[in-house]
Amino acid sequence: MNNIIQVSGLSKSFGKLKALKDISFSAGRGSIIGLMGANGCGKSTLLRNMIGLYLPDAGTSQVFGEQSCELSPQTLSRIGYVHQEGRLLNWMSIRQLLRYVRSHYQNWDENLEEKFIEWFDLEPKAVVGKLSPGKRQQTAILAAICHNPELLILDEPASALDPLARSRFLDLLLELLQNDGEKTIIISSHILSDIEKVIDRAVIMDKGRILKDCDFDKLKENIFKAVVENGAGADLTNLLLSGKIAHHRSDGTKTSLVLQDISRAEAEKILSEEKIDAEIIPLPLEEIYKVIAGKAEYVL
Ligand SMILES: Nc1ncnc2c1ncn2[C@@H]1O[C@H](COP(=O)(O)OP(=O)(O)OP(=O)(O)O)[C@@H](O)[C@H]1O
Repeated sequence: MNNIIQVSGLSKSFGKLKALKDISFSAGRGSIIGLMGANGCGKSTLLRNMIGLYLPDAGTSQVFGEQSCELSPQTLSRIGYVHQEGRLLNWMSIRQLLRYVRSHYQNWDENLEEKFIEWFDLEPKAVVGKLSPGKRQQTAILAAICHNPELLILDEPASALDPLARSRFLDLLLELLQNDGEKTIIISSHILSDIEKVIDRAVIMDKGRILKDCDFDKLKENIFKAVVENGAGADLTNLLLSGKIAHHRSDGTKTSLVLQDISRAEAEKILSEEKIDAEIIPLPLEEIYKVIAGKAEYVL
């Protein structure tokens, strides 16, 4: 597969703070990648390195085969970027801003612009500097996607959006990918219930490192919950699945086990061989994230 992003051994410090520690990451075409992790773990720093806004202390980052710190205008025009702060030209109206941004690109999609303005209920004459944080974020998204980028980097793009706008935004991401299976979208977010609807790959960071980088379906298949009636072999279950139990809790009638590093099929086989009735329950991404972050005791 031809990677459009290739990051190798990337490290970045700010003074004494090591924000990124020896990160390696690659991405091919046709994928929506969710980048997750606690506040300050380095997500934005990684994304900024990818597009050359930060220079690494060690390691390399390439996008479309060019060094991130030397991206040509042609390559930059293939990238869309929405950043957390949403810095925009405040004195312009939304329409003026879009015209200005559009003047830098050849592939501006007017239909998408109109559709988005309508979907987000944006007032084209509104002055950017006077927009609410949510409307501002919507405008930033619009300015980043209408030139039809092949690589879309979204750093917390939906934090200020209301539920309806978030839903429309996620629909749009799926539409972008479906219309053109060649696009790559990286989205960093703390709203895991949103991004789990669209991502096909999950990258979880912790303290400047990548903890997990995995196909999302595979991740869901390998971290889940099993509930066993007490008296129906709960003790035996603990024994049989020990080493795979991230956390267990018993409430007198039932024992809930959070399992990891075992497939549902394997767990079901082991339990059925011992004739133990267990209900296998898939976990939402938010709960899966807690298990990977070593906080399985907080899984409901
Ligand atoms: N320009 C900078 N100067 C100094 N420190 C910085 C700078 N940018 C990031 N940092 C620090 O690097 C660390 C990683 O920050 P980063 O913004 O990448 O985290 P994040 O995972 O995106 O966090 P959040 O989820 O809160 O947005 C933090 O400790 C942050 O304070």
